[in-house]
Order: sequence, then structure tokens, then C-alpha cells
Amino acid sequence: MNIALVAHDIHKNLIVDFVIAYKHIFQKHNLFATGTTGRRISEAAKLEVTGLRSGPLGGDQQIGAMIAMDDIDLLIFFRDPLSALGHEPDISALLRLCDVQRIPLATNVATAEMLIRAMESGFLSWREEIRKYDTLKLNGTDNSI
Ligand SMILES: O=C(CO)COP(=O)(O)O
Repeated sequence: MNIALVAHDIHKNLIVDFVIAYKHIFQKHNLFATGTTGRRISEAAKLEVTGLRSGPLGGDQQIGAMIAMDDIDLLIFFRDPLSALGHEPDISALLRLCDVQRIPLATNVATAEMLIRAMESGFLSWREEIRKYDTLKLNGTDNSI
């Protein structure tokens, strides 16, 4: 699975602790993150993370583009619900695309725990089926769609 990780500054420590706590699960997957979040995670958890641009510089949009191409299976985004950020339109667009593409999304640690445990138990394997279905559709090899 391709997992995207994003955290605003007030939740940077939280996402690092979360990834370390579930490192045994995260290490089996491909991790992508916005700039600072990714750097903090890879340094602290010693995991390979593909780092994108920082959120305010387009990182949210990069993840959004991956979601639009169905290249992300799960997004954990510990956002700051109390501050107005300059790149709010990018954040809204990213969250909207998760709904468009039916991507499991956690915006707080309680939901993130449930999603990670569900993924470990195989409850998100339907993502693989959707990916196969979309690939067939893109290739035009399934005429029933
Ligand atoms: O701002 C962000 C997401 O909107 C996160 O960006 P950073 O991971 O670079 O701090």
C-alpha cells in the first residue's frame, strides 16, 4: 500500500510518535509525506519516506495529484483545526480528492489508529481490487465498465 503522511506543526511530534508506535506496520508499506513531516519521520523512525514539497509550497497538491491518479491508498493527515493557514485551499482540495477517489482518510489520531489496525488486519485489501479495476478501465481492456 502507498501511504501518505502529513501533519501541521502542532501535530508533528504526534505523527512521529504514531509512526514509531506502528513502525512494524509502516515498514511494510511505501511512505510518502510532505517535506517537513517526511524529514521528521524518516529521521526519528529510521524509515524510508519519499519526501514531497512542504505543504505551503505545494506538497498537499502533490499528494492530491497522486490521489487523482489512484497512487495513494491511505492518507493520514493530522491537520491543525484551530489555525487559519495560508494554503487552506490546497488542504481543502486534498481532503476533497480523498472523497472523490474514496481514499481512506484520517484527520486525527483516533481514526488513524483504526485505519492502521484495519489495514494490518486486511480490511483495506479492497483498495487493491479498486486499483486493478481502475487499471483495467484506463487500459480499456474491460468493456463491461
Ligand atoms: O503544511 C502541511 C500540510 O498542509 C505540511 O507541510 P510540512 O510537512 O512541510 O510541514
